[in-house]
Amino acid sequence: MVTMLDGAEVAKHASRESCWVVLHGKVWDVTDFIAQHPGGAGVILRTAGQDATEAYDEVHSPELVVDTLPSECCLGSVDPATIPSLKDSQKPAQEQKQVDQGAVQFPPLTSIVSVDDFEKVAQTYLTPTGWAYYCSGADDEYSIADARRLFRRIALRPRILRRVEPVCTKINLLGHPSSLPIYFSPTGLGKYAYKDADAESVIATAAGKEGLIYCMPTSAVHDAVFGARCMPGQRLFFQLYTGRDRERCKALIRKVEKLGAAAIFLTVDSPVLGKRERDDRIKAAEGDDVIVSGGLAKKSSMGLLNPLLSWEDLDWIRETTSLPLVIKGVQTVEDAVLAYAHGANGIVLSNHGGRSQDTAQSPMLTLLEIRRHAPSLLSAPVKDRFQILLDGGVRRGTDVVKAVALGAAAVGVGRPVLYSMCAGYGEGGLRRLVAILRAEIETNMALAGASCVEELVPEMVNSERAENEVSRRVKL
Ligand SMILES: Cc1cc2nc3c(=O)[nH]c(=O)nc-3n(C[C@H](O)[C@H](O)[C@H](O)COP(=O)(O)O)c2cc1C
Repeated sequence: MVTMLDGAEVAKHASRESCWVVLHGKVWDVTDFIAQHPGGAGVILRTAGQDATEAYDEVHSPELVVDTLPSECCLGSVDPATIPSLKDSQKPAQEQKQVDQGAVQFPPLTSIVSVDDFEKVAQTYLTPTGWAYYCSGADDEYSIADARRLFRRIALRPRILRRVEPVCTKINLLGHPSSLPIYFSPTGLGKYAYKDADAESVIATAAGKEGLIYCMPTSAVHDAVFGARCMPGQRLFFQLYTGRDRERCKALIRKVEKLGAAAIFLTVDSPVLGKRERDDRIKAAEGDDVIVSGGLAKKSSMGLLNPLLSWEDLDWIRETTSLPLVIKGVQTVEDAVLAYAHGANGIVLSNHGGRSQDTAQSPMLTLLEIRRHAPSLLSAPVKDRFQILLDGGVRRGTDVVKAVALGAAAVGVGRPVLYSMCAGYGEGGLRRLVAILRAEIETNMALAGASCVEELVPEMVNSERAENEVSRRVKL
């Protein structure tokens, strides 16, 4: 029998010591969770003892609370009418900002001509919390800048007189066709960017229409995103954070396999949360103490991360699914070799877009490291069963051309996907983003002398300056 609670009873639990909130008519005891909430304790405490649905829905899917908290935390139902409503000062920041911004006119999509143009619009559109969450990197954010610097440090060596019309940009990604050598990287909390529909579902639809593959994040509403596929045979990859509960993780893998996932991308670059100070400053301003000893490991323990994950865990993940397994977040040639030896079907050279460990070397440098120290991983026979992908700082067609010429099967695009949905652009923004990248890739392939992706070869780039930065301390 469902327990019915009264609003007055809920209102008594409005402190750190006993914190209840109402979400979609259900009362949740979140006392033990507030310290682990990735968005900070303050944001929950502001809605303690009240109906938090509005604030919660700004950022989360309805399923998240059910998936995250133990079922015994759900205390019963309540008639929301008996619950005090949020005061204006407690309303979600997004709503307040949109009121303030009533008069702001965002540029028409036709005036957006480069990937970075979307970022400028996003910075104006997003709430401070949303902007900080999307754009932030760890510590001093050197790794974000470094990823882009490395692309610039590599020059193209265009070949001429090669008959470059038409240009074919198609590739095969883990056995599935893609119209470009790019895919949409997994990024959580698309809701900040787009509110009119489930953001991750919109990304899936746009990917389908553009013939691209989207790797949805663990935090997505899985059924909805799979349901948003719009093209016959459209494939989606699934990014996996294992969390600490193995059985729960196995159930999740089986669920997405059944829903039709075409590959599992296991994220391994974040055993704990990186220190993202833009986020921290916002939480600190709301009264949270973000500097807690051991806080990072503790935070990860309740959430999706798992500091205890090791190479041995690949065995049970492998046994749970027959889907291709890609290790996302490889940052050294040593780990690339290990991933291959453990039977992975691919790797993503990634430092999580600079969000985990600051000053971690750029993914492009890791690719050069592999070229120097383990070139066999890029040889023709290995490439058939082990694809090397790369993400971080990809903003230009030339970035894509350079990465592919040096051996990447495809590159992932993260933040731009989120930015392109802002200001109400939604699917139109995503498709504009792809159109920009498509035009740049086609143009730069032709200018480099390649009429198909296979013709992009290492000799088309001069990476010697960047190669000077490749580590000589590799131990294989
Ligand atoms: C806001 C945001 C959320 C992210 N969420 C996830 C995630 O849930 N899982 C994951 O594996 N990577 C996540 N990433 C990392 C991306 O998949 C990708 O590695 C990174 O964004 C690539 O760099 P770029 O943003 O410069 O393109 C996230 C990145 C951002 C910016």
